[in-house]
Amino acid sequence: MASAPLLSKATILVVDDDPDVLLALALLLRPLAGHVLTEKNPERLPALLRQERPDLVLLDMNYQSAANTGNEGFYWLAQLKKLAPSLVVVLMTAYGDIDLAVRALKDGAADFVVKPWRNDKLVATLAEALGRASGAAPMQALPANQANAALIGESEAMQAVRYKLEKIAPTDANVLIMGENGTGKDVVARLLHQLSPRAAGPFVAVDLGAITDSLFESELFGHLKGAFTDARQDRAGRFEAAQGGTLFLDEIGNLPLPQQVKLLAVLQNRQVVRLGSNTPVPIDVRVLSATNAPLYQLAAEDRFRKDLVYRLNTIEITLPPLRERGGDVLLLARHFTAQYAAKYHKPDLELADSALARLRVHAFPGNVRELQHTIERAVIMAEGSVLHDSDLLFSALEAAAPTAFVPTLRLDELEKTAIQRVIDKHQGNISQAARELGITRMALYRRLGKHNL
Ligand SMILES: Nc1ncnc2c1ncn2[C@@H]1O[C@H](COP(=O)(O)OP(=O)(O)OP(=O)(O)O)[C@@H](O)[C@H]1O
Repeated sequence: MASAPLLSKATILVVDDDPDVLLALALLLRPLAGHVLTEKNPERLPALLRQERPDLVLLDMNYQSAANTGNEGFYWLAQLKKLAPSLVVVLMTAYGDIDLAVRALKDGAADFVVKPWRNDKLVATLAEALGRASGAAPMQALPANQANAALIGESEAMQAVRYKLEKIAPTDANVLIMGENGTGKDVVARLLHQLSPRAAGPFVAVDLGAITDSLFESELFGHLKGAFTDARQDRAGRFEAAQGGTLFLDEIGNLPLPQQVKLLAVLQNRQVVRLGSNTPVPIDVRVLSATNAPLYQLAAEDRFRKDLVYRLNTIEITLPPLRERGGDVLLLARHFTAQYAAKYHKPDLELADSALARLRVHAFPGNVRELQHTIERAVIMAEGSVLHDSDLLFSALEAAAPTAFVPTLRLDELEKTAIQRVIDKHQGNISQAARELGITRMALYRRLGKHNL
């Protein structure tokens, strides 16, 4: 690949059909870059590429002429990469289209910036993209290992989550995190904060499922002394407490409709009014929310406001259940074994093959939390230096817990889940499990092989 020059020497072509955007970017970039060109019409890209030989194209994804689907951006990205494979292309996109932009990265875009942009971030993004193309060390590398450290998992599903997380964290986009109980939604929310420019600010979590209706407003928006009987002094709400940082609204699916209206108003106006006050307080807060409820189904049934969903879900991250993460179960099991072995002063504890086999077939309705608790219990009870399958006691509580998610309707997934559940029920006894499933032991072994169990 031809190596790209530094920003101060680079020729940059900005393509956007909004003349105001072109003017603003030209004013910003001219003092910093070697040469800056602007173009309203993407049709002229091939000619400009030949004549001007830009090092970097800053390309808008949406054009008035096309319906706002970002397809035009994809089309031009593909053309540019065909005509000049080593060209550095950075996309510009609106908040709602970040998902598209993330996909565009896979199609060869070097990076993307979100409109309205922050000048310093935009300049840093362009400089980094050029730096990467020239093989130089990134100017301001994202501490990606931080995310790897806390969110264990190498399965394809978890790699996709981590990729999205690292890409989305530095933006100010609202993120809706979905997934069954215990899948790591809280971990993801904390990582999004830690990897964001707001990391030095507060991270404030609110469990909306635990706040009573009557306290909702005062908890979130604050109150003045005397606003209600127990308000003995002025108090800031969670929104104000999160100023300059991140507010994490957990269990958002549990919020009753009247409270949804109040939350929506605050998110729209970006200001709160404390109970008993008339003075609005502007808020500078990034909002993350999480739920294990089927939010879209609730919205379709008018039990959750669609306009609030749209405010919250600029980006969505869905965490897969542990049973769909393949070998991650064993990775996590080893991680928790080491962690609790250290905590309970039982060094050198290891998982026996029988324990690994047992973990592989368990369905984990309580997901990572269930695995963590199972291993902790086993470590506490362990007598020797090896944990056997008989040391793994899965909680009947979790096995009985109905999951809020509609299960898959794929036949092979249903079969796999049924097998896992029945084997669990019979504590790994294959003969009894086969009897309950109505098949022979051999047939069950064949299916275990088929499903990689
Ligand atoms: N990928 C992971 N790597 C390491 N630990 C994890 C991972 N996912 C979850 N955990 C751990 O599992 C436990 C449950 O995770 P967490 O509380 O984030 O789940 P949750 O989806 O928010 O659950 P709930 O819906 O019940 O609130 C935590 O102790 C967390 O640290």
